[in-house]
Amino acid sequence: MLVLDKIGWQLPEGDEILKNITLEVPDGKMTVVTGPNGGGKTSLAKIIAGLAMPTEGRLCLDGEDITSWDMTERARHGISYAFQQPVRFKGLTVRDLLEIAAEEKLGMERICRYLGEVGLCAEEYVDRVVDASLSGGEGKRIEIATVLARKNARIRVFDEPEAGIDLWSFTNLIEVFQRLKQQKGEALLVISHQERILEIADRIVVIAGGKVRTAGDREIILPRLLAEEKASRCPQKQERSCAK
Ligand SMILES: Nc1ncnc2c1ncn2[C@@H]1O[C@H](COP(=O)(O)OP(=O)(O)OP(=O)(O)O)[C@@H](O)[C@H]1O
Repeated sequence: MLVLDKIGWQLPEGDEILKNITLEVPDGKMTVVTGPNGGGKTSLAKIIAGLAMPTEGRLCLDGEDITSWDMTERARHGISYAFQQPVRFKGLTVRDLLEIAAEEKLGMERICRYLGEVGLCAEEYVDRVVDASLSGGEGKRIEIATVLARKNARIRVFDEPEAGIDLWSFTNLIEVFQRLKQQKGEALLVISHQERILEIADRIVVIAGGKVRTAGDREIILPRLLAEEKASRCPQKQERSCAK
């Protein structure tokens, strides 16, 4: 289990991006982090992956304090992160990235499995260079596939996996998450605004203004969120759309 204990992140210029975040990300469950744009979700993911270092608080993985570990050390210990906006690597192929994640040479069967999970044909993509020639959705799907290929994952973090991927791949991804969340000794953390992803969460955490606004079991949190969303819809807009 990953535990975030009173995490704060303040920029050198003084802006406090995250404030006093205390959170548990349990194994064998899917935790979905949601909340308004600019609330701090990606910042939180970066703190977990070691891409940013907290200025307050600590992170513990299975009771071990990992706060000072850098990104490479965390990756080595199974913390795997799929970026909101995937990074491009000139010269590296899809196969290279998958093999780096899996930490071994991969046969076509496994490459096919990982790429198939995100709706890509392995034969077509395995030798493609992961550069700007890939479309946004292709890049995103390859990024997700590398997290699926990760060897000895302890926690897999997906930042807005739904962004830019088509409906077929999205439906597949929902199935992948449903499978992943049952894996023993592994935690799944997904940042998302998507109702279909929220619907399969075990736990939901709402981050707004850099703080945890609410957290708990999906059965309790999701109906509240949906009711709030409905209540916040602009009445004028509703009238206009009804008047047609
Ligand atoms: N390195 C940085 N320098 C300055 N501001 C930053 C930095 N990183 C994050 N922020 C600011 O912190 C706030 C939280 O950003 P973050 O990307 O974590 O939000 P988010 O909840 O993931 O948003 P979205 O839903 O739009 O992806 C935003 O106002 C963002 O502009």
